[in-house]
Amino acid sequence: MAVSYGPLSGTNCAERNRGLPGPSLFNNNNKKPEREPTDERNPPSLPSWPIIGSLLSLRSDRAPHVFFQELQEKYGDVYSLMMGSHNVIIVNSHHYAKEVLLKKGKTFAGRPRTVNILTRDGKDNRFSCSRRLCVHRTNHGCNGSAFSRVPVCREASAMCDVLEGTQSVAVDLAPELTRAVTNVVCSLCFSSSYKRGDPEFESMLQYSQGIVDTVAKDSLVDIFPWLQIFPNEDLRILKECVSVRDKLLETKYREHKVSYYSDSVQRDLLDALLRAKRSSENNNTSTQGVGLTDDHLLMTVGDIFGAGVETTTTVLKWSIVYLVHYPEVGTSSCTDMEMSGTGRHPQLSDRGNLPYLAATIREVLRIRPVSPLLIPHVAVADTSIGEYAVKKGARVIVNLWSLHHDQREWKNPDLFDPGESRKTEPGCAVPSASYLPFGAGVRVCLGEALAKMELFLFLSWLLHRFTLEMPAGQPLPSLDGKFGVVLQPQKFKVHAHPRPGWKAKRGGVIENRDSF
Ligand code: HEM
Repeated sequence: MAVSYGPLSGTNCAERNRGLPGPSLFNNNNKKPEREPTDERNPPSLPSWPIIGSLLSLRSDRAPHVFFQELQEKYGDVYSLMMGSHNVIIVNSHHYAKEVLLKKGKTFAGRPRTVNILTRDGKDNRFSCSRRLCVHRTNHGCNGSAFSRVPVCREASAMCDVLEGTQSVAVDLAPELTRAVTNVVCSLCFSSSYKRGDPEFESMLQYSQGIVDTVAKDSLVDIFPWLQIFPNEDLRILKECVSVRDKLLETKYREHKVSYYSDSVQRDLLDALLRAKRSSENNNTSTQGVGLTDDHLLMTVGDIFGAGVETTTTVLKWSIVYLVHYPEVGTSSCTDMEMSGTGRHPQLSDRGNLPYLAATIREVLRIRPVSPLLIPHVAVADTSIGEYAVKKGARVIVNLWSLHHDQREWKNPDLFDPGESRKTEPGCAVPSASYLPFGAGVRVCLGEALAKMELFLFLSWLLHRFTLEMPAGQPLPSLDGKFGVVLQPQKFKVHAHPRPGWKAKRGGVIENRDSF
């Protein structure tokens, strides 16, 4: 079940249907001077009708982020539409995006129902923003610490060993990448990593895939909430997957609670959360906000799991797609590695010595943002975006695709170019302000540091050990993404040829493993 998008049409009757005040130039008593025409008027709006909202104007065979970018030409950087009964505001430029995410981040920190269906009882059971950030970032977090580096290197090594065993037969790398990334998250959350074929691990992989496959399709229920009362196969599968996840999380949680005995030993994220819960109970800080319940803790781990696997795996897949399209990019990264003298495997400390690989990762995150519409935000109070009024409850979609392909901000935005044209100015971390692959502000990705570390280590290990090539006679993988929860590349197979000289160095590398 999917929403279809179609040709542009007609003029605006949405404001009338929404019952929003029109752009009246006068105040109530007519005594005060006219308001400025730019003073908080409603954003330009697509036509809409009762019940179906703007659906008729949204039929298109293009993916929503591409279609929303096309609408920008007609309606401007900020416009609104109706999805069923919901007022949705689409933001297409970094100027307005930063107002939503940074300047008014707290006001736009709400999330819609579909995001919340992934919680145990469909309510937003998680911490308030500040509380969650506090727990994640200060106590343990998904940061790029030595703690996280160890499982990443271990998984990169195991993945490369599996690829070496393929004997240059073309393989779909997706399952191995997913396994590797899932194991990193499992290690961080539960201190467990799994062997291939472990039934618990397989069910964990399955439920993650099930959630990714169905959440995208479930979007229609989000638009028309009354559809929930009808039998809905996708919703059934989604609920089943969520319940498998809940059982796994509960088991892990029980095990940790039993074995958790000391505040001084912190093995993983669950330990850190348990410690935060205990300390909030001891200090009775629950009176200052929402207390930490078992559900909060479980859902926080669920969030990390749900958000941390598919995203990172997808960026790795896109990186490989672009590496086989542009083999010279892989060669330049390898030349950097050779120049920096890494006879051993790359380590995190090599990041500064491999600027071309870092630029390649940045460019992949720009050209194919994994979350091209971010996650929808909801205004928790009446507010504004630029000169436009925004009512409490409005959903705000930041079209990252528009930001990352904005002709005003990027030279040849549709061209993959990790080289000169994307070079950063001295003192600048990114080549343009119109670049937010991890979002920004209170709802910024909690795993940004971990994700960047994983991308660097997995890719540098792969490129260090293998040359990636398409099987002879096969077309290059498509650069068109499949839009869903994340923007996925289509399936493809590659040959992973061991690089000449790798085997000769192997003995030294095995010795080095302990130093991860
Ligand atoms: C390359 C990989 C990743 C990318 C590109 C990415 C990107 C994003 C984006 C764009 C958002 C939404 C921001 C918004 O709605 O304003 C997000 C949210 C989130 N990400 Fe990531 N992410 C990645 C990896 C991870 C990892 C590894 C974790 C954790 C282990 C993680 C945890 C989260 C969480 C918990 C949220 C929700 C934040 C909130 O709602 O407050 N992400 N991510």
